Amino acid sequence: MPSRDDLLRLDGVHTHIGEYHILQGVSFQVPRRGITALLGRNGAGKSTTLRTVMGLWRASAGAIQLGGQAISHLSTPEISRRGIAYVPEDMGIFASLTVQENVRLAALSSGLESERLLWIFELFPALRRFWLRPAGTLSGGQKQMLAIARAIIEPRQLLLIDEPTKGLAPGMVDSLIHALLELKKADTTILLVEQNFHFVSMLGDHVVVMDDGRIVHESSMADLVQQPSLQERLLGLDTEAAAHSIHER
Ligand SMILES: Nc1ncnc2c1ncn2[C@@H]1O[C@H](COP(=O)(O)OP(=O)(O)OP(=O)(O)O)[C@@H](O)[C@H]1O
Repeated sequence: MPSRDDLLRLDGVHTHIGEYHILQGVSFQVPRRGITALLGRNGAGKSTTLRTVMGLWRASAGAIQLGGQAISHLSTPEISRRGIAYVPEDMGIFASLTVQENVRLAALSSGLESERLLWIFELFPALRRFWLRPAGTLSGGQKQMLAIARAIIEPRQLLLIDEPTKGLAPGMVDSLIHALLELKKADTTILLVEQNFHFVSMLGDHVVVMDDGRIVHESSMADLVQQPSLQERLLGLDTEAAAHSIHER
C-alpha cells in the first residue's frame, strides 16, 4: 500500500521541563497539505509539542522529522530555515512597531515581495487598512492575523499555530476560519492547536488528540465530528448539555 505523504513525523518524543516529564512518547504524523488539529484538555501537552517541534524545548528522547530529515538536533533558527513557522499563543508581535514594521522584520531574509504582500492583504484586509498603525492598537483578532501574516510572509513548508481563537469575538473567529481556509487552498500545511472544537471542525482534515503527554486518538476530522460521545470522552465536550443550555437561553 503506498504510504501517505507525511510532512512532519514525531516518533516516541519525550520532553522534560526541569524535573517534569511532560511529553511521554508522543508519536503522530502531519500529512502534507491541509490542516491537522491537535486537541486535548488544558495541560495535555499541546503547546509543549509545538515548542518541542520548534526546538524551543529539547526532546529528551525520540525523533522528529520534517520531509524525512531529522530536525530534533537543530537549533530553533535552523528549524525555522528548514521552513517551519510558529505562531505562539502570545503571538510574538511588537506592540510599539507599526504593522508594516512588524511584517518587514519577519521578512528580513527575503525582503517584502510585493506579490506575496498583496496575497496577504487579500487574506487579511484589515492589515492593509492599519498598515501604518502601531500593532498594539489593533484588536485581538487583528493582532492574531498580523501574527499569522508574519509567519507566512516568506514561503513555509509548515505552519504551527497555537490557539488562535483564544479570547476572540465570534465574528473574528469567522474571519479567521475564512483566512485559514484560503491558506489551505494554497496548499499550506498547518498544525493547529485549539480548544475551540467548532472552529477546528470547520477546518481540520485530520485530528490528533492528546491527554497527559500522550496521543490518545488519531482520525479524520469527519470521523470525530460524527461521534459526539467520543468527543465528550476525549475532550470533555458535553455536546448535549451545550445544546440544552443554548435552548434554555
Ligand atoms: N515552563 C514550564 N515549567 C513547568 N511545567 C510546565 C511548563 N510549561 C508547561 N508545563 C506543564 O506541562 C504540561 C503541559 O502544558 P502545555 O502548555 O503543553 O499544555 P496544553 O495542552 O497546551 O494546555 P493549555 O491549553 O492549557 O495551554 C502542563 O502540566 C503544564 O503545567
